[in-house]
Parts: sequence; structure tokens; C-alpha cells
Amino acid sequence: MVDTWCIALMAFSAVLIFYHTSEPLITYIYNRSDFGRSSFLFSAPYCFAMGVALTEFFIELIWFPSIKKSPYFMYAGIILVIFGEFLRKGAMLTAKESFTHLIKVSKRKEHVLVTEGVYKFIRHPGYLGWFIWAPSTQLILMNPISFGLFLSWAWYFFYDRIPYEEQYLINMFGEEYINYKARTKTWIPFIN
Ligand SMILES: C[S@@+](CC[C@H](N)C(=O)[O-])C[C@H]1O[C@@H](n2cnc3c(N)ncnc32)[C@H](O)[C@@H]1O
Repeated sequence: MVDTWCIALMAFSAVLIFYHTSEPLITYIYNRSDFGRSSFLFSAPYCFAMGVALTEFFIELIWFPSIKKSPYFMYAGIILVIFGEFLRKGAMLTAKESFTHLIKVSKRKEHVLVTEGVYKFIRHPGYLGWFIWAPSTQLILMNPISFGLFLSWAWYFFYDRIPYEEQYLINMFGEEYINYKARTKTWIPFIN
């Protein structure tokens, strides 16, 4: 029988492979002019965080193996990662050309304000999806420390990024975005 830690490592690898291939693929389909190395989403802070996560995983596996034996966190992580991916890919496939990995500071002709589909219920569904996805990868690895770090890091990242992105959305779409913002929540705790 395969050990739980081994299944966790395989599930984690599958999750990363899917994420790092689907994101550039969708960018290639809808925003070919933006496609490049950055579309694979291996930023330095992200790689550092994943390095910390793998270090924790192997340290605990060697010195505190009992942490890696309960599969329930791993199952919960797999379910939440799938849910996070659904939200994020739902956002990308709804917004199409309007969804670019880099925040646009001026309006391109193909950029339209998206308020339908998943955007009707969630103001930043791609970010909410990632906010769920990232800490859940650490549930899959049964990493208690990295789970807390990823959750805080992802929260702070969006706490900083969303107001910045919205300044430009207001510049581009004016009243229309202000009204959309007033009626639609982000659903990320304490980020309005
Ligand atoms: C990485 S995408 C994230 C989109 C969105 N924040 C989300 O979480 O689904 C960033 C780009 O999406 C654009 N964007 C964000 N919300 C939008 C909306 N409701 N309609 C159209 N463009 C949007 C921004 O202008 C920015 O260039």
C-alpha cells in the first residue's frame, strides 16, 4: 500500500502541473500578445514560498512523521484546490481578453468591464480562487506552518493588490465600476 505522504506529494505535483500549464494556455488563447515567460507564474516570491513548503514537508516527514499520516487534511486540501481552480478558471474563461496576469493601467480596445457570470456574485473571482487554492496546496502536504504562512501571505497580497487594481478600473470604467464595486463583494475576509 502507498504511504499517505507519497500520495500527498503526487497530488501536490499534479496540482502544480495543472496550474502552471492551464494559466499560460488560457493566456495564449485569449491574450497572445501578453504571452511570455511571466505567463507561467513562477515569480521569485512564489518559488521561495514553495521552497519553504517543500522544506517543511521533508523536515516533518523525517523528524515528525506522525504529522504526515492523517489523510483528512490532504483530502480536504484536494477538494478545496479543485474548488479554487474552478473559481479561477471560471473567472479567466468569463473575462477572456479582459483577464491579464499583469494589471493593466490603461484601457485596451478589447478590455471590457465584466460583471456577468461568476463576476456577478464575486468581484474578484480569480483572486478568491487563488486565495483558496494557495493555502489548500499546503493542506494537501499536511504542512501546518506553511498553511498559516500561505494564508497570511495570500491575504496580504490581495489586501495590497485589489485597491491598486481598482484605482485603474475606476479610471477606465468610471461610474460603471464604482456601481459594480458597491453591489458586489470580494468574499475575501476583511477585504471590501
Ligand atoms: C489578474 S486579472 C484579475 C481579474 C480579477 N481581479 C479577478 O480576480 O478575477 C487582472 C486584470 O483584470 C482586470 N479586471 C479586474 N476586474 C475586472 C472586471 N470586473 N472586468 C474587466 N476587467 C477586470 C484588471 O484591469 C487587470 O488588468
